[in-house]
Amino acid sequence: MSSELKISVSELDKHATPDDCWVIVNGKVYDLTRFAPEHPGGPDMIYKYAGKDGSKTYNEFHAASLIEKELEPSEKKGEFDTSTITDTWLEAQKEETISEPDPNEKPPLSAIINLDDFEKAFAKSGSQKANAYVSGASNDLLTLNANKTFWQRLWFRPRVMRNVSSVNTNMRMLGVDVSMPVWICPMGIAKTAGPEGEGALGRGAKKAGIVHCVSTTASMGVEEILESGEGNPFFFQLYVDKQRHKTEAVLKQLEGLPQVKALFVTADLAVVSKREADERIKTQVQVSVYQNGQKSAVDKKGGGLARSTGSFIDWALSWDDIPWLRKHTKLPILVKGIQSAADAKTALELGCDGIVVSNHGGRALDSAPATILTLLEIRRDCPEVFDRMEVLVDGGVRRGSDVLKAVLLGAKGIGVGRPFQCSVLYDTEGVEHCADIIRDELETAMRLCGITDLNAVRGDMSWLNTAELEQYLPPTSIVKGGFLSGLFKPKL
Ligand SMILES: Cc1cc2nc3c(=O)[nH]c(=O)nc-3n(C[C@H](O)[C@H](O)[C@H](O)COP(=O)(O)O)c2cc1C
Repeated sequence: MSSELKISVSELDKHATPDDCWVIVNGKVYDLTRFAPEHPGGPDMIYKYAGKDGSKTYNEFHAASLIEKELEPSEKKGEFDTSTITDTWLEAQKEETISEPDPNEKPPLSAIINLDDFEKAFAKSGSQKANAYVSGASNDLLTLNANKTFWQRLWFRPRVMRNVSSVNTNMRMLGVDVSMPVWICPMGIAKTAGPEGEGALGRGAKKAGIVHCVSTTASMGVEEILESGEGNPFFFQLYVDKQRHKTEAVLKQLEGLPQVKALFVTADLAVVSKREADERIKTQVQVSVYQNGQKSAVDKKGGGLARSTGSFIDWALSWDDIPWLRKHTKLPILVKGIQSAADAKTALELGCDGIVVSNHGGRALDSAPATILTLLEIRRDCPEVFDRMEVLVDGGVRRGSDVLKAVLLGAKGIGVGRPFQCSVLYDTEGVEHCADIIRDELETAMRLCGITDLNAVRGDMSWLNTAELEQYLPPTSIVKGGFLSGLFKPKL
């Protein structure tokens, strides 16, 4: 773009029709006449901004750099000359935008005092579609709800008089020193939550001294996200593409990005599940995955954003592919989405560096066990897994005390998803605030429990009363050579 060329309001007015359609995006003027008919969200979305500023809607759904990539140099017209703005032009900008949150509805950040508050604020002030995408889960939401409520059925066994004047939450996770063992889960298209998108997550994680795991289906390029958390370590979540060469290209790209410290290969979503809230809202606003250009779409099943952007995921992925992955990356490999002790053990036997006990936040198989139950099952049936590889967990973690419980069960890292995605509504400050709340609650729980150092107690279940949860564990082990309960012995 010829940066010296300034485009005035009167010049814009001459190009304000579908046949000659100039639009301002982030201070620059683009000629979208050729592109509009190809816009998979439909040309009308673009025509409504002919001669106007479309930045707000654009930024809600696309990475800043995308438009520069899509257009020819001759279509990049110049900089918008803000000194030429007139009252009439400003008045014309007030037309409907797609999903602008109502600022009167958005509570101030100071009113957000726990993680649920972030989700409530987002439900009120985020776009309806984004809220359906983020808060939603599979079918009847059984696993979504179980994830949360089962953390509440694990009880502490506190001790007193232990001088808790200072507490240490620092830990080392996958070779990375973190200020607390909390990581931000990979979540797709974060720009639906706020214009800063994954940038806010990267910056917020850096400020909080924690790690953000970048999703394959992020709305921004991985390099741009890493820049946002300059110098801070990241993890990368991989969905294996049906076109394997595309995945190999991603792994090659990661090789040149030393900020990325581990690869989380998602295994629990061979197909995208039925998420009804997401399906019911059929928006024409189109969203795209930066990495592979996958676009959202509406069809006879509904408007499922997750479904349409996730159709590239390879359902043929199997344990036999671990050597293939190993050949293409030197990063530690973790399998994300472990839901049984048997699979935890298989991951160990195949030389994986770790596992993430997860059910995708209830967004994969509905009626899959709450993740805390899987963690307990692994403790019972193959406890060696915790000593020989890194065990991470996510799903329904909403309190600092949940983080403490997971550490006492042996987890090295605890992922938090939706609350962080919703905190993007408040940009970087929101993400930092979300981490601060978890830290504060974690430290308080440690002090009240009589624990001063997380490292010293990791895996020490004497601090926990698991009795209420044990009744929900599968009565038999399916780990080869593992424990078989007397309760339900198979009939011979
Ligand atoms: C909006 C959203 C998008 C997600 N996208 C991905 C993804 O791209 N890859 C992935 O492995 N998991 C994805 N997940 C699952 C999370 O990584 C994580 O497992 C889950 O959100 C944890 O549960 P929680 O939200 O209850 O904390 C997504 C979850 C949400 C809420």
